[in-house]
Amino acid sequence: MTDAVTSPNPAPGEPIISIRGLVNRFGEQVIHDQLDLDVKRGEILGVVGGSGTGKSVLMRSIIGLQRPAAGSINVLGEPMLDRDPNDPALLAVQKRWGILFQNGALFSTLTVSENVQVPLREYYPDMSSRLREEIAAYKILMSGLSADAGPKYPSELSGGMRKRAGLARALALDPDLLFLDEPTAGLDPIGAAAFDEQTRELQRTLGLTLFLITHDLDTLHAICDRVAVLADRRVIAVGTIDELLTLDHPWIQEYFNGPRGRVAHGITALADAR
Ligand SMILES: Nc1ncnc2c1ncn2[C@@H]1O[C@H](COP(=O)(O)OP(=O)(O)OP(=O)(O)O)[C@@H](O)[C@H]1O
Repeated sequence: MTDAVTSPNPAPGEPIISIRGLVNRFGEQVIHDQLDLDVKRGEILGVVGGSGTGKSVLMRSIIGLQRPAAGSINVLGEPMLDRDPNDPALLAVQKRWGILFQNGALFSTLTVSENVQVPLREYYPDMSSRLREEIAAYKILMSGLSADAGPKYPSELSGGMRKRAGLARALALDPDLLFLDEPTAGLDPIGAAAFDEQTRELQRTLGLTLFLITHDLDTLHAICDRVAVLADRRVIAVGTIDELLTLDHPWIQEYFNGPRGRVAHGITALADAR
């Protein structure tokens, strides 16, 4: 696919997402206060934090669905805030990301294939229907669904299949950057592990950068290169799980060193030893 507008690229070594001094509030409620975060190119960054700490609001701020009160957000070297929504440079960045929302956010009246074709129709209105269908079929297979999922409607799919259909749509435009909001929530442990594996495989083969919100300790251990912890209205720490474990913040200790955290850590250590 050729871009009408030259796709921006951050300078080598520059983060793919860079957030500084972010402030978000709803009325009197301050969600983020002077939040800073960098996401490095090619990494899977897990984003964790207690319920209501503003993980989804952070993701929505980056992708332009939430207007922050202050701060700056750069994606792929391009400032994202206070821009004309039709600015071609902004659209060029948006074309390079894919998003999997928590509930899949599929259009219920469209088939899986038609759902995957939505971004193609939007960004490539002149593309032939045949090419659109071929690309959708390819993305459906890449997401781990079988070809016969294409003509099905979301209501005919299991929860895990709906997530994969959402993933196929997120991959439609060959993104560099994927946003995943709690991709394994609601999946059984086997389905969640399979989804993690698929995510890792896609990240490796396509060289993607992932911003991944999760509560799932197994996902963090299995596939995340670094983890950013949201608490006290900021990102209080970013690092590998081993690095985070050296910090004595009470939430970090309770989360990673609590009974469930220790089990997840033990399983990873066992798998590494094999
Ligand atoms: N549109 C909105 N209007 C008012 N308050 C909002 C809005 N969106 C989010 N909030 C509030 O912002 C806070 C952070 O919400 P957010 O959904 O980002 O939390 P989260 O960390 O993703 O939580 P969870 O882990 O439970 O999904 C919550 O208190 C929520 O009620």
